[in-house]
Amino acid sequence: MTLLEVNDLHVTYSGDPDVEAVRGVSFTLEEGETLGIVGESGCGKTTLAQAIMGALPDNGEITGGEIIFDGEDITHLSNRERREIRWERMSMISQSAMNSLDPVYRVKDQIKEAIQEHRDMSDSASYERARELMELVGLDPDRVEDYPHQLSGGMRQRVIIAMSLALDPDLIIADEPTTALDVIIQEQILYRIKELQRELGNSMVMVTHDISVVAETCDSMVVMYGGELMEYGGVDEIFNEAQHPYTLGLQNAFPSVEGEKRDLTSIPGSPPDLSEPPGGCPFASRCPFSAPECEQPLPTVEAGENHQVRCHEPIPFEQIRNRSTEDETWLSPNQH
Ligand SMILES: Nc1ncnc2c1ncn2[C@@H]1O[C@H](COP(=O)(O)OP(=O)(O)OP(=O)(O)O)[C@@H](O)[C@H]1O
Repeated sequence: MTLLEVNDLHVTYSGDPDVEAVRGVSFTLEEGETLGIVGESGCGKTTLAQAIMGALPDNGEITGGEIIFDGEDITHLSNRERREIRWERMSMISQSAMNSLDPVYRVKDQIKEAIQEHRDMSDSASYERARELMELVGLDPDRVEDYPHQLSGGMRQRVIIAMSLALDPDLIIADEPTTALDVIIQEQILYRIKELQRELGNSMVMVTHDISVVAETCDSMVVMYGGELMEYGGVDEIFNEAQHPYTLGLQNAFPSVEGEKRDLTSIPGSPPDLSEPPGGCPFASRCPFSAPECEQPLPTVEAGENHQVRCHEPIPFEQIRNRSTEDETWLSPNQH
């Protein structure tokens, strides 16, 4: 069953100038599945996650499209109505969450507070639940007695994950949940998140700039660039047969979680300024395959039953895929 449906979503930040950070994104998430949202910094991933969570900054607004959660249109719910869904049915692990633990309270008090804010649960029952949650995320339950500074960064992030699970939400949105941690700890936490998701059966949206994290943890994925969806589909379909030059460029940049990481310099240039987005394909100026038609609005190509690509296909996808594995392809963008 579909848990989350995002249809042609637009999000704009007002300012001088306005920035349309999400521009017509659509996808669905099935119950029990994990969807990855991947793209470089500034592509609108966090904005999309916050819009779903109902946690946009004050100057951010949904300016088009809809978000359907468990059959209910939640696009324009009031803050009060949103609060009822938030944490009870959806929770979020944000980028710097591990630094958001209050240094003056013990872990147990912070987890208990997260529970008791929403549930009528006694002190002793919520204490037991806090211990149980610690165990669930792979921490010694006795560490609930600790203050945050007594825990390592990885342990603090596990506490945050425990808190996000406290009310057994249907959907967890994890925005770069391990980026601030070293690679070994990152690997362990991602593994635990994946195990938990299997055990508990909740759905997850995993926001990351690292496509290898998506390969490890997700069932389906949205590749975003310049606020727009570039490629969408099952992880297996996309990893076996990526078609969009941007997805292929990201795959080159991140060979695997264990493998040696190269810098994103394998795609020269940087994402567009979203206060003045280009009229056609936002990736055209960095794309080694771009042609004059790429200045036209993007078409959606059905590449398979479970696979969409938004690309003008200036040369056949087969050729794009073959040439994208050659480093020299990425050295001189826009020469074709
Ligand atoms: N509160 C805000 N007001 C104005 N513009 C904003 C605001 N927050 C984000 N933006 C802009 O929206 C665009 C998308 O940002 P967003 O943080 O969603 O991207 P991202 O892909 O998640 O990047 P990162 O991983 O660095 O957070 C960027 O151009 C950013 O500068």
